[in-house]
Amino acid sequence: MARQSLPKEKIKFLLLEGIHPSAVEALQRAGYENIEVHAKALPTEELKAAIAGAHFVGIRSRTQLTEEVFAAARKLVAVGCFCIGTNQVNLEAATKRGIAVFNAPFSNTRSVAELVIAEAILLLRGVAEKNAAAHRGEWQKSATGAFEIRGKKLGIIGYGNIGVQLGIIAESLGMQVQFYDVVNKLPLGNARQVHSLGQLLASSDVVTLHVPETAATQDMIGAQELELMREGGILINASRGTVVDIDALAARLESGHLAGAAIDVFPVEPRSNDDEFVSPLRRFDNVFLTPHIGGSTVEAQENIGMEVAEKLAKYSDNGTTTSSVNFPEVALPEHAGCHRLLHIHHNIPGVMSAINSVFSETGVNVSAQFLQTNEAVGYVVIDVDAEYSDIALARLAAVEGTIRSRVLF
Ligand SMILES: NC(=O)C1=CN([C@@H]2O[C@H](COP(=O)(O)OP(=O)(O)OC[C@H]3O[C@@H](n4cnc5c(N)ncnc54)[C@H](O)[C@@H]3O)[C@@H](O)[C@H]2O)C=CC1
Ligand SMILES: O=C(O)CCC(=O)C(=O)O
Repeated sequence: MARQSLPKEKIKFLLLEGIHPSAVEALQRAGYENIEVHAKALPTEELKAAIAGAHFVGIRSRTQLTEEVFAAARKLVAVGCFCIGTNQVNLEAATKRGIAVFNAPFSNTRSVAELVIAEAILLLRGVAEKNAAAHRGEWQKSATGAFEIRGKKLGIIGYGNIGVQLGIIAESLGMQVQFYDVVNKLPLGNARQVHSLGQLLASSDVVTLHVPETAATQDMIGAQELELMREGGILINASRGTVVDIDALAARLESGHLAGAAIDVFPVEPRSNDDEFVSPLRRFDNVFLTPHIGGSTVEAQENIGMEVAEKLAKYSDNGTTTSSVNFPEVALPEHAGCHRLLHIHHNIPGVMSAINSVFSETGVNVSAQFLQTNEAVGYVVIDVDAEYSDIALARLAAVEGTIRSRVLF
């Protein structure tokens, strides 16, 4: 499908889930004014209706961009996840339609790490239950079961951006840090990689999860794994709600085996602040239950708003895909004085030679060409003289294997 360049005022951005106003400011700075903002996630049918007219959509972790939603998103060019996780987006459905997906891979890592450290300290001191008791009028002054964080062993599952940052802060507080990751990672500071999940669980005082939502991390912590944890151990999950079997955790807390837990993410989360939060963990005083706020700080949200909005604007303006999660990454220069053709295709043999033939056969002069591929997709950007872009675009759109082609003026 060939697409002509649209004037900026006709390019519509749909921003959902209370994305920070810095996103709107960044888009306006880039010259975009057609921006529809919603404070909440939309129910599926409303989402389908709203996304039908949007060229760009911005979401956080709540909105599910499924095959059904993408099928309704006829004009959609790119998705901005104003967060780290992209599990809420059906990336295959986006890619096969030539829709680029962006996220903010670093902007809230520090916020998550700080929350986890705070929770670890408070849980080791029994503050969650002492606080709940005090609210009921009970006075629980006691040192029993209250420990310093210094010298305790922190077991990090998933030593990525958050895990690494957390490890550094934990060491500065005197913790011993060990981690488990499916990939061999360079340990920072004195951290140590252990190569079995069971070993990590059995030898850590505090276990904290920082893995993405994948098939492999689904119920990664269930009854068996919880049984391996130390008596008096603490479990923290600020990754995704699918990673911990909540019923198994409730059973383990009921038995008194664990001293406490802090859970920020849940298998089913309320759609908005107006909806009830339902969880079998609500009855435990020694569990911090937070409403998926690991990354919800003013600093993080402001930075994320700016970062992702700028990525969307840049992709719209000149085709740059730097840090896209599903597209080959190309950082492109400006294209003043010429038209820029964008060709997104299945990465299969023969497409590039067919594209090159378009130019050799038509005699259209190419002033610059950029190509990048990943396993699934090839992304070619070709700058041509303005007068030839119509003909070249039409021919490019007809190349077998084309997913989408566009021209930017
Ligand atoms: N609660 C909140 O508000 C937030 C939650 N998150 C969640 O935290 C997750 C982690 O974030 P980052 O550290 O930035 O991601 P990252 O991609 O930098 O690190 C993830 C790490 O997990 C490892 N991993 C993947 N599968 C694994 C498995 N099966 N077993 C062990 N290790 C595995 C990876 O190799 C990688 O080192 C995100 O995917 C997101 O779901 C992120 C930000 C805020
Ligand atoms: O702040 C949000 O809405 C989601 C944060 C999160 O889970 C992420 O960044 O992956």
